[in-house]
Amino acid sequence: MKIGVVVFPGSNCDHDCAYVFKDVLGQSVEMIWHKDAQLSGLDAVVLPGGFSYGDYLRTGAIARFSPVMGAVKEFANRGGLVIGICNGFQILLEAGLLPGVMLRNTSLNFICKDVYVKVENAATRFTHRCESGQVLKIPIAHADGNYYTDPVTLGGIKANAQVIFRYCTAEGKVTPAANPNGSLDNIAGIMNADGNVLGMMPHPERSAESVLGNEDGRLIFLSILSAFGTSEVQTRLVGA
Ligand SMILES: NC(=O)CC[C@H](N)C(=O)O
Repeated sequence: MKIGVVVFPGSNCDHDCAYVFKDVLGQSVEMIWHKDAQLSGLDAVVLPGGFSYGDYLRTGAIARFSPVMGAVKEFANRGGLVIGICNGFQILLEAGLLPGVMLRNTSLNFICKDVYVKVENAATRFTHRCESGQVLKIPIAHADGNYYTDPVTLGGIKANAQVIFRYCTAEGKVTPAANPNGSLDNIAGIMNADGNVLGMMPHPERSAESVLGNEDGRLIFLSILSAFGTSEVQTRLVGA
């Protein structure tokens, strides 16, 4: 399959995402500069993490005006698969492709550490290689990961199984102590109603191969591949 990775000024996880799809899983990747107003021949689009426009004004608030975002919206409206990771999630919220907003972490600190998330909905194109309720260890790295939305919207996304990941303990308990940033209802990732746009704060690309000591994030990428009937292609001799 062919994956487009969007590059905004200030993106810093674009090459990591491209590396996982291309070098770890053997797929074709196109880097897309944010000024490109057209997308063609892509199966899925990644909005990667980073500090687009230096996080000025509000995270993702300037990037959402980049020319590429019109094309990303069109792609999503046609049913194309879009995944936003960390800053990518923030951009999807600002662009209105996902409901809600991202506030500053309650600690007011930038937090970079491994967290546990529970897969609340494994019947999605982004998570179907996970078990329902599976606990994944994936790192976070953000200052603005405190998800918030109004009670009516929250009720709607819960009822519609759009909450995909919740911060939890290693044993899978969703508790206030397991919530690293104050996120409403421990939300770490949500999907749109049509099931083709996912935003998540943890970074699966940082936990996608054994050399990193953690492969839990690989399940997200493998789910996307399987959604297209594609298998990973061994590109390197492991251990060579
Ligand atoms: N890793 C990232 O994508 C950083 C996210 C964002 N700029 C924040 O600090 O909240």
